[in-house]
Amino acid sequence: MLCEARLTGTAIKLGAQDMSEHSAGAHTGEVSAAMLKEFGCAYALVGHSERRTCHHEDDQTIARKTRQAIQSGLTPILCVGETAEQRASGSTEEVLTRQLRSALQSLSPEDLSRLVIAYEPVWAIGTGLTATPEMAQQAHAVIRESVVQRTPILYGGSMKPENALELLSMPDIDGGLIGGASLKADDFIAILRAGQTAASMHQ
Ligand SMILES: O=C(CO)COP(=O)(O)O
Repeated sequence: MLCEARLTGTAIKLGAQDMSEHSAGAHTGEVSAAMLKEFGCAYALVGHSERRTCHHEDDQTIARKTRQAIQSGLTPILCVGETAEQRASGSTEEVLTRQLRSALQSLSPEDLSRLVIAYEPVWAIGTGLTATPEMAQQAHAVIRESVVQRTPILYGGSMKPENALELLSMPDIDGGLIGGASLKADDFIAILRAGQTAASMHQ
């Protein structure tokens, strides 16, 4: 509530790192979309790789969460991405397509316009390794084929001031999902500036 009050009148929106697949009921410890909305959230991450790996969330659970978020009026930020092994074996495109198809298959074209996708190669999250702009662009172009044209597609995975402009200048990279660098105000502001520069170049 305090956070919501602080953000009122600014361009900053509040988001959660996860949400329950259940709208209500006896699910002790779960945080529902309705509860997040009560706290002023506009967005919720769904299917972050750490949820997929550490909490064993499968594609079906992530599909239910995505639908639940949209039905509740939250914008889901659906995270997809391949592991190092999947990239090495040449299955990146297949993994992305499977993750997207499963999460999006029951959504209407209108629902698809109330969604954000984040491409996060698992091997780049928190590791300091970043996808090259070309690699990221290639993955974003694959993702673009599964969504509607205006769906924002963010890149996440060690985005930092040194690589933000190059990544954000790519035609299908619409923004960033920033972890580590968001904890350092100067770095985060530098990334925001890179975003502004990239946006002005796209116009
Ligand atoms: O997964 C991420 C944010 O949720 C990305 O984290 P890093 O920017 O630290 O790699």
